Amino acid sequence: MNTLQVNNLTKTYPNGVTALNGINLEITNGMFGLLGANGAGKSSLMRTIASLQEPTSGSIYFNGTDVIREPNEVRKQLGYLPQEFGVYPKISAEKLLNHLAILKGIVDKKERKTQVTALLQQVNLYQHRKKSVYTFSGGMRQRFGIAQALLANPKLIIVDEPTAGLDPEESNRFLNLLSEIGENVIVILSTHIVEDVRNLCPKMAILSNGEIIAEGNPTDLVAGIEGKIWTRIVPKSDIELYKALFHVISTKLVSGETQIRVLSENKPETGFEMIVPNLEDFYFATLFNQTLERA
Ligand SMILES: Nc1ncnc2c1ncn2[C@@H]1O[C@H](COP(=O)(O)OP(=O)(O)OP(=O)(O)O)[C@@H](O)[C@H]1O
Repeated sequence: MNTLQVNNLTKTYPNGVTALNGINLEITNGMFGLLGANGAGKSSLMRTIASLQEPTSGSIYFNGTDVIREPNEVRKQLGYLPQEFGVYPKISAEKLLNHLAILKGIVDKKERKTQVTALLQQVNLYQHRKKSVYTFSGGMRQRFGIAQALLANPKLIIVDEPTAGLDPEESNRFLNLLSEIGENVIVILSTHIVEDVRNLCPKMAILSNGEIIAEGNPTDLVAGIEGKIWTRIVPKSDIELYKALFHVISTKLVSGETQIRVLSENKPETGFEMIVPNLEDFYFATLFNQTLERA
C-alpha cells in the first residue's frame, strides 16, 4: 500500500497570494479526486506534491520519504501530467517518448523500447507513433501525456485538469484509460469537473481558497445532504428574489427554463420539490456553506 501524507501545507507566492492554507491529506492507493473552482489552489497543490516547487511551510511524505528534503527519490516514483504539457518538438511521438524515458532514468535500450511500445499501445497511439505530437488533437496529446506519466512504472501519478478542452468523446476515452491504470498506485486527479470525480474516484476532497472544505467518499458525502435539496422552476426575473429569501446553491437552464436548487432542512415554500441529491449538489452546497461562514 502506498501512502501520501500532506501535513499543514501552506504556499504563499512572492506576490503575497496565499494559494494553500494549512492543507492536511492522507491518500492511499486508488483514484483520489481533487475538486475546486479555478484559482482554488489545485495546481499549486499538485506542483508542490510533485516537488516542482517548495511550500512555504508544512511537510509531505510519500511512503515515509520526505518529498521536500529528498525530491529526487520521489521523482523516480512519480508520474506527472501538468495542466499545460508545454511545447512539443517536431519529432515523432515514439522518439519523444523514448527521449522522455531516458530522462526518467530507463537506461537499458531494450527495456526502453519495450516500455515505449507497450505504453503507445495502451494509450491507443501506436498506429500514430510516427507522427509528430505537434500534429495530434487535444485528446491524443492528453493520451500521449498519460503515456509519458506512466513511464518507469510510477507509484504516484498526478494529473492536473486533464479533460479541460477535450470534447466529450475524447474526454471519455481519456478517463477510461485513467481508470485502467490500476488500483495498486495512487492517482490524484485534479479537476473542476464534478462528473469526472463522480465517475472515477472512491475518495475525494474539495479545495476552496487554499483550504480543504470537505473530504471523503463521494457517495457518503452526498448521503449527508439527502432530504435537504429542493428544486423548482422559477421565472428568470425572480432569481435574485429567491436568492435573497433562500439558500440557492445553483441555478440551471433545463429545456430553456430556469431551475433553482435550494439547500434547506425543510420545504422552503409550496411549489418546491425534494430531489435526490447528486455530487454536484454536494459540491455547490459545500461551497455555499463556506461562503456563508466567510461572510
Ligand atoms: N506562480 C504564481 N505566482 C503568483 N500567484 C500564483 C502563482 N501560481 C498560482 N498563483 C495564484 O494562486 C492561486 C491558486 O492558483 P492555482 O493555479 O493553484 O489554482 P487552480 O485551482 O489550479 O486554478 P486553475 O484551474 O485556474 O489553474 C490563484 O490566486 C493564482 O492566481
